[in-house]
Amino acid sequence: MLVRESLQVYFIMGSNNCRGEPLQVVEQALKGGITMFQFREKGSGAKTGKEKHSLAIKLKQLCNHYGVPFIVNDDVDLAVDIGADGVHVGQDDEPLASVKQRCPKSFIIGVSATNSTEAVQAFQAGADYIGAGPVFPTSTKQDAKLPIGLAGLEEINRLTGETPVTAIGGIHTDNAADAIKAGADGVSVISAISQAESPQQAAQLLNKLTAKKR
Ligand SMILES: Cc1ncc(COP(=O)(O)OP(=O)(O)O)c(N)n1
Ligand SMILES: Cc1nc(C(=O)O)sc1CCOP(=O)(O)O
Ligand SMILES: [Mg+2]
Repeated sequence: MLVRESLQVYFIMGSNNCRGEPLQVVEQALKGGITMFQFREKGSGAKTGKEKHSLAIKLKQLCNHYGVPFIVNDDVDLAVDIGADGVHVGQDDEPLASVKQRCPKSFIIGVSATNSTEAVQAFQAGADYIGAGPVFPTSTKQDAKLPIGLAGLEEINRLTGETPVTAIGGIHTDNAADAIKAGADGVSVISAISQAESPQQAAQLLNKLTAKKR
């Protein structure tokens, strides 16, 4: 599957984001139809060292079973070590050029952008996709920047050529379709799935709301 198609419903999660057992939450999300998964193990109470490594391997195996790409957030060493499908880095993380040098050619490498200047830089530097946001206010990421709104998302989509874009930040079932209308190839969510009563139903609905002729 192309990266653009895999971005349709991108679920991001760490063990501290979910109500239930992480493996069960991710399996439900996979059953519901997520198309990409990012292991983002950071923040208060996050696992480190061997525990983090072991959870990453279990989640990678689960994603492999469902044929869904498994991406690691921030931790390039971990991504390479466990043979992930890719890695996601932000503006304050390891620079894209260095990440590219250290990762296999097949890796999907995503870069965050919070404005059009960062997005154009990421596109010109050869990011495989851009995570644009926060589009809406979010309480999941404490150090998130000010929301760029749908207008900011549209601008990023317009300036980034063929590079696929996923909308992130405050995306839920009530606004996911708006992000697609603004030109995004898909939506990235944490709480919309991880905090849902039924992660499977939330993923299923997000999949329906973001479906378009591709
Ligand atoms: C798909 C996607 N887009 C953006 C981000 C945010 O990355 P970053 O700015 O590095 O922040 P942290 O997630 O590392 O706190 C992302 N993780 N995924
Ligand atoms: C991890 C992350 N990155 C963001 C960015 O703007 O780069 S916003 C965000 C948190 C997304 O969580 P929720 O779907 O619960 O709002
Ligand atoms: Mg980061």
